[in-house]
Formats: sequence, structure tokens, C-alpha cells
Amino acid sequence: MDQAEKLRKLVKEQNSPKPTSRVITVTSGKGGVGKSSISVNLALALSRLGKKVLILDADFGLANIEVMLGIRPKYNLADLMFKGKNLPDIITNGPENIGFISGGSGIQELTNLTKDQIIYLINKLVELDQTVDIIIIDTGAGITDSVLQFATASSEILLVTTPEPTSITDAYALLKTLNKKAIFSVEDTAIRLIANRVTLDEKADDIYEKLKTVASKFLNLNLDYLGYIPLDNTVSKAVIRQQPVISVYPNSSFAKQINSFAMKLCDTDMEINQRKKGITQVFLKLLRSRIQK
Ligand SMILES: Nc1ncnc2c1ncn2[C@@H]1O[C@H](COP(=O)(O)OP(=O)(O)OP(=O)(O)O)[C@@H](O)[C@H]1O
Repeated sequence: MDQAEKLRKLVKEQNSPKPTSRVITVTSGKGGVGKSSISVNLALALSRLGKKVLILDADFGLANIEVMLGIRPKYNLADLMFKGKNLPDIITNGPENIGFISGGSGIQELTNLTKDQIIYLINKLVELDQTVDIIIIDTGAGITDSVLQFATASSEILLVTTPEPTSITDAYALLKTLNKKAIFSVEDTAIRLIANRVTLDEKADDIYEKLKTVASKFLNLNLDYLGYIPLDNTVSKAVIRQQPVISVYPNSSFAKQINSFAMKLCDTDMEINQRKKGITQVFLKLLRSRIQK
């Protein structure tokens, strides 16, 4: 049996543990549309609704979230995988009790794990699943393998676009590529659109309706709508202060929309519970798709 086959077998053999965390993957076709701003502030808004929230930054090389939260993690996921670090070592405490894990090079290195390292990682993820209510994954930008793998492995996707035509066509391209993946399951995945940086003269609902129509007609995909966020200069002001928008500008239109999204997401808790798979399952799926490549 070659190494790839052994890993395939091992990943298949892992029993599905009882999941507890809800994984929400924030993604986009085009970069720079507001994924990190939305992830950070949504995490805080959900935490204020009583959820234990953690952000996983899967955007290798960029430290946007760290800047937005004003934190500097000492270790990352790769340190857990290769240096035997424990969860408390790699979870940095952010504002208002939210936790943060930097993926570091860990996401890329998933393919290079030994059997013992996979078992160690999976055990730690099971532990994480049991301690956290919601995990928000901020994926990298663009239609890369890593973004697609996270999106296919998650049961809840928040797809962010701006009204720019290139951002909308890239969002559609992402859906199209996702839909072609053998392991992508339409029934098991809720995809919700967020239109960000919308100005008064742009009709956010039209963006959704157009994307929904083409996704349904050409891809047979159902696209839901979480809502829109106006273009709001408090977002960049908050970045300069290295604090989340909803902490420093709680009455801004950005903060109000984020709070309403958090409430909507909690409203659908019941429905999502049936699909809830947890972070362990997401990583098992990621491992499977990488081994199959
Ligand atoms: N609603 C908004 N109004 C005004 N500016 C915004 C809004 N949302 C995000 N921005 C700004 O847009 C820029 C990109 O935001 P952000 O870094 O969150 O995007 P991203 O999708 O995570 O980027 P990347 O693809 O590089 O990871 C930042 O300068 C941010 O301040």
C-alpha cells in the first residue's frame, strides 16, 4: 500500500465524532471584498448573542484579521500539527471572548502529514468541536484549490460580493467551479449571499436576484440572501484603530447590518442543526479531497 492509499484508509477509518460546532465559511470569488471585516465583526456579534465563537484564518500570508483584532498570535495551526502544540497554545484570545486561530502554513501542509500527525490533529479538532459553538473560517481570496476545498467541505457558506461587475462574475465563477467538484453536495450546503460596500444608487437586492437566477438556471443551485452592507467609512477607520467596527462604531450602518446578520444566523439554528457537521468533519473532508488529488 503506498503512502496516499494508507492516508486514504486512515481518513476513512476515523469515526465521525458527535459534532458540536457550527462551521460558517466566509468566501468570495474576488479578493478584497470584505471577507475579513465581515468575519471579525460577525464573530463578535455572535459572541454577544451568547455563542462561544472562534475564527480560523485560512488566508495564508495575510494577517488582516490580526490587524483588525489588534492581536499577535504566538503559534499557529502548523505548530499544532508539527510541533506538538496544544489547542490553548494556538488559540489567541481576541476581544469579547472570541478565539482566533491562524492557519499559518498549516492549511498548505495538510497533504504532508504522517499518520500520527493526522491522528493528533483530528483528536485536537474533536476537542475544539466540543468547546466552541461557532467557528468562522475566513478563506483566502480567489478561486484557488484551498478556497474551493474549504467551501466544498463546509455546510454553510457566506458568499461575499461587492456590486462591481467583476466581483459578481467572480462570485458566479466560484459557484460554477464549486458545483463541478465531485464531493460538493447541493443538499448539504447552504449558500448565502452578502452584498458588501453597496452605495445608495446600487440596488443590492437586484445583485442577489440576478445571481440567484443564473445559479438556479445554469447550475441548479439554490442561493439564499443574508443581506447587504452599505459602503461605510467607519470600516477603514476601525482598521486604523485596530479594533472591530462593532466595538468602536456600534451605531454605524455596517455594525447594524452585521448585528442583524448574526440574529438571522441564530434564527436558523434549528434548521442548520440537522446539517451541523463540525470542524472535525470539515478537516476530514479536506484531507480526503487532498489525498484524492
Ligand atoms: N462595507 C464597507 N464599507 C467600506 N469599506 C469596506 C467595507 N467592507 C470592507 N471595506 C474595506 O475594504 C477593504 C477590504 O476589506 P477586507 O480586508 O475585509 O477584504 P477581504 O475580502 O478579506 O480581503 P482579502 O481578499 O485581501 O483577504 C478594506 O480596506 C476594508 O476596510
